[in-house]
Amino acid sequence: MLYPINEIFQTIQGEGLFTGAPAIFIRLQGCPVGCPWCDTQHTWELEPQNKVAVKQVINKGAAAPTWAELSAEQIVQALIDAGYTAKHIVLTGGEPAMYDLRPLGEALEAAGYRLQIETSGTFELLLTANTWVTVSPKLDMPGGYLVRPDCMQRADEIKHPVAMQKHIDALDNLLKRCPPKASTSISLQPISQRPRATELAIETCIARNWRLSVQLHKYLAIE
Ligand SMILES: C[S@@+](CC[C@H](N)C(=O)[O-])C[C@H]1O[C@@H](n2cnc3c(N)ncnc32)[C@H](O)[C@@H]1O
Ligand SMILES: Nc1nc2[nH]cc(C(=O)O)c2c(=O)[nH]1
Ligand code: SF4
Ligand SMILES: [Mg+2]
Repeated sequence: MLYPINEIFQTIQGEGLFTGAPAIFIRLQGCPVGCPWCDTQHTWELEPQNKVAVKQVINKGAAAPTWAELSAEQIVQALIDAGYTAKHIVLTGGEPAMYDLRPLGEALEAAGYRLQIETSGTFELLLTANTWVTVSPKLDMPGGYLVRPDCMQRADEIKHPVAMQKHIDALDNLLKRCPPKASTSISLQPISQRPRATELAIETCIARNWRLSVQLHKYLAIE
């Protein structure tokens, strides 16, 4: 099984419950969901003319629509060759759940890593049992994909992007339609560090006893 990889790099997890943890990010190419404010619009299309050599996606350092095709074994070897020290891996994208991530997860876990996925909850999750699942639900996006009840049930963490009250209302409706496990953490993440979005997220988190997730890496100007 080959995976289309936009980039692999090591940094500090900037979002959600693992904020602050050193982490290796594996960013898969391709996403049809179409969030207008998406941070990674360069990962949406899998264009054949943007296919590059493996070494060009390791520590790439800049946003680009280029991608390389790697097997699970090549990915494990790339992490070793890069000399990364983190043991926490974040599978993101793009939409990583478009792909069967079980062979990759098994190879990474056998090599001593633990896994987290960042996903929109719009594709069936094909993951190892131990993978930490962060669902960032995408409601009413242009691609027309629906958040799946099975993803909401599997979520260890729900991290909802918000800018306006209507986004909180939409999350309330989703939580009614697709209730998560009692142990699932719920957080609000302000969209693009907008001041009004941040104020709304803070107020709502305090009122609901939810967590706040700021994108720490943006405040620190790191990857
Ligand atoms: C780029 S997405 C990739 C993974 C997956 N497609 C998803 O949406 O969860 C990773 C995380 O970044 C969040 N995100 C993307 N653009 C953002 C923005 N402009 N402001 C805040 N969060 C954003 C997403 O909601 C998601 O939690
Ligand atoms: N530092 C850092 N933390 C992140 N957490 C989730 C990210 C993502 O793009 O999925 C991300 C990212 O791109 N950088
Ligand atoms: S689902 Fe994720 S990668 Fe896809 S457009 Fe939305 S935020 Fe971006
Ligand atoms: Mg990001």
